[in-house]
Amino acid sequence: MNPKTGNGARDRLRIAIQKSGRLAEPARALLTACGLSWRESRDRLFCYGESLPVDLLLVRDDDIPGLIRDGVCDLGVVGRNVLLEQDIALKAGGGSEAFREWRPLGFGGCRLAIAVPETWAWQSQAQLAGTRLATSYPAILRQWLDGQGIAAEVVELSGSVEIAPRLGQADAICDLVSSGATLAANQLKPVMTLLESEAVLAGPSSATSGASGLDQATPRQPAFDGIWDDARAGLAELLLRRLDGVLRMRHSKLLMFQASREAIPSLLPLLPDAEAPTVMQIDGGDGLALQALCHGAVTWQRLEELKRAGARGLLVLPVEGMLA
Ligand SMILES: Nc1ncnc2c1ncn2[C@@H]1O[C@H](COP(=O)(O)OP(=O)(O)OP(=O)(O)O)[C@@H](O)[C@H]1O
Ligand SMILES: O=P(O)(O)OC[C@H]1O[C@H](OP(=O)(O)OP(=O)(O)O)[C@H](O)[C@@H]1O
Ligand SMILES: [Mg+2]
Repeated sequence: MNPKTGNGARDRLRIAIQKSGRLAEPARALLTACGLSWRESRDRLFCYGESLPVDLLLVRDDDIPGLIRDGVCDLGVVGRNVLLEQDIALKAGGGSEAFREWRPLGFGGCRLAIAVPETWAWQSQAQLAGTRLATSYPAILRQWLDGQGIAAEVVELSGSVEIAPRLGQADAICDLVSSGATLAANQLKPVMTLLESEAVLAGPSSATSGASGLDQATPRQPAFDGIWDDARAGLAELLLRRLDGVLRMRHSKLLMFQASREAIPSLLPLLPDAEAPTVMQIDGGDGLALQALCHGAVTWQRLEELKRAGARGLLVLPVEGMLA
């Protein structure tokens, strides 16, 4: 099936997300923050978009790149690790279609790392030559080994990779690491990072991109016209714009306070991450009311410093989105 047309022209956008697992809840929360809402099917596999014609398909995360490639889904929320693995495997098999990573989404952070037994005196990657490495990411690992000129055997396992050295199936491993607790519990230590990963919004690459490797879209690029020539292009553009607003504001806070005019020179240096504050005159006297959108952390310590510098009635408000 042609990924550019999928199942023929469609007037609804279909997004694949993980049904259950680490990315399921944050993916739904993010799309909800973009103003999407759904009616769920009884089997909980399909969610019909109500606020916008944007439907969800709930699936295993490994299936998401294939659903995009086959045009069954238009976009997907999936770990970069899964997307890159399938992208490399597809190209190694002679496929020319690459996926495009439209946006990094800021959750599901982890890294794909090589880990060796704690007893190894690690000096350099040359020590991996002649070893057996267990992994669920054979394509990424093979590409990295080839790139480094290291001849090693790749042992593909679908899970419980960390136990492979103890079972004698491998000498070392290549797997996802977050806190490092699983490695430590298996007497392994990380020695090389192959990939920094997080959840991404994935889609088919545009016909005109011509890029090699996992193609990463730059924000604000007119995006989907070369991919779909029906309503999906406009819907995806709208979604991206909302997503950018939500992602940009995710860690931002609106700070509101009052202060006297004389205090302003001492207060402004305490707001280096803020956009130009809105300043309003309070009736009579020299009192001012200020609103500042802060993009950095607004900690208690910072609020106390502002108070010492003359801010009164400090209020910190969450920001749900912004349309520039
Ligand atoms: N320890 C971790 N910390 C943070 N993110 C992780 C961690 N492990 C995995 N991830 C990210 O979350 C994604 C999904 O992980 P999860 O364990 O839910 O997948 P799964 O078991 O393959 O689920 P599925 O049943 O959908 O196949 C991974 O592909 C990766 O991008
Ligand atoms: O560094 P840590 O914080 O310990 O996280 C790393 C572990 O998390 C993931 O496994 P998960 O817990 O999802 O189990 P599974 O993939 O084996 O089902 C990953 O496959 C690692 O085993
Ligand atoms: Mg999976």
